[in-house]
Amino acid sequence: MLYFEKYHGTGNDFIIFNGIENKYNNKMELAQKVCHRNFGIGADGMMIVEKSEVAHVKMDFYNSDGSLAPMCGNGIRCFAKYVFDNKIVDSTDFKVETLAGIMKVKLTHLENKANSVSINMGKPYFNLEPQDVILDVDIKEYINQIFTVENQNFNMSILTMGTLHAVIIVENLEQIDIGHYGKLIETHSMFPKRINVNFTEILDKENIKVKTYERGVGKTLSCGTGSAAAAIITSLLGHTTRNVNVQVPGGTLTIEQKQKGIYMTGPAQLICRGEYNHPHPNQL
Ligand SMILES: N[C@H](CCC[C@H](N)C(=O)O)C(=O)O
Repeated sequence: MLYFEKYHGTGNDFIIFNGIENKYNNKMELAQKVCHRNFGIGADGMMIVEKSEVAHVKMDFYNSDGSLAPMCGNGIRCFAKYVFDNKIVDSTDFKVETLAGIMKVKLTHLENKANSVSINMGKPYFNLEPQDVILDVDIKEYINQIFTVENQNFNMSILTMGTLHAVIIVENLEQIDIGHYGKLIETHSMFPKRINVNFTEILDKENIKVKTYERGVGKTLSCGTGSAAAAIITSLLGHTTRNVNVQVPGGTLTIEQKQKGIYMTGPAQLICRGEYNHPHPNQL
């Protein structure tokens, strides 16, 4: 039996295991199993707390399809709450090692339990890595370009904010079939490692709405790094200020673009704790 805790950050939900106390093998397969909404516990992703040589703790993050991802904004807030509330760290300010670099987190807490977390997610990258994006034109950045799929034109920008994101600005989010077009773009041949797709509607200079189709997951109620990516692009294109509230189906995130990096602030909530009973090998 594997002891787990389940959290969510604005509706993006995660299973967390303690890899410092227990050794986990076949993590990709474990993620597929525990994230399964019927045969498993059910979540968008799985995280394992590991020891770090360069920070207080290390976050191993897997999407629900078992693929490894470099960073997860909603996930790291939940991860930070988990390590603080379980006394793996003894400070409200600490560093988390991720595949996207070392992230600085700052918790605010009530009766010694974390309830809101701010993270400096570092700086966005706009240069396109050939292993991530295949283009038939020799451009270094892909900002505010027309991307056509099934004869539908989209205004798209591509950037790395912890992980690879496409930001698509639309007039009205309700008129977009997020599942259909999100899947088409996530798996498009232009993205050999796939991509997270953030459909974005500008409400006013300080507020945007974002619906995300996540790489390796599908439609989610929120994507932290995707919300930050969207806020960066709408501000870069002059539609919004540098500090933006992002309305996602699961709640609201605050993104602030500061000298030292992109800060995201949002909630992290414990849903439940339990013991995961590994399915019999011939089950899913
Ligand atoms: N939900 C995450 C993003 C996960 C990114 C993952 N889907 C990938 O493969 O890059 C967030 O809140 O930032």
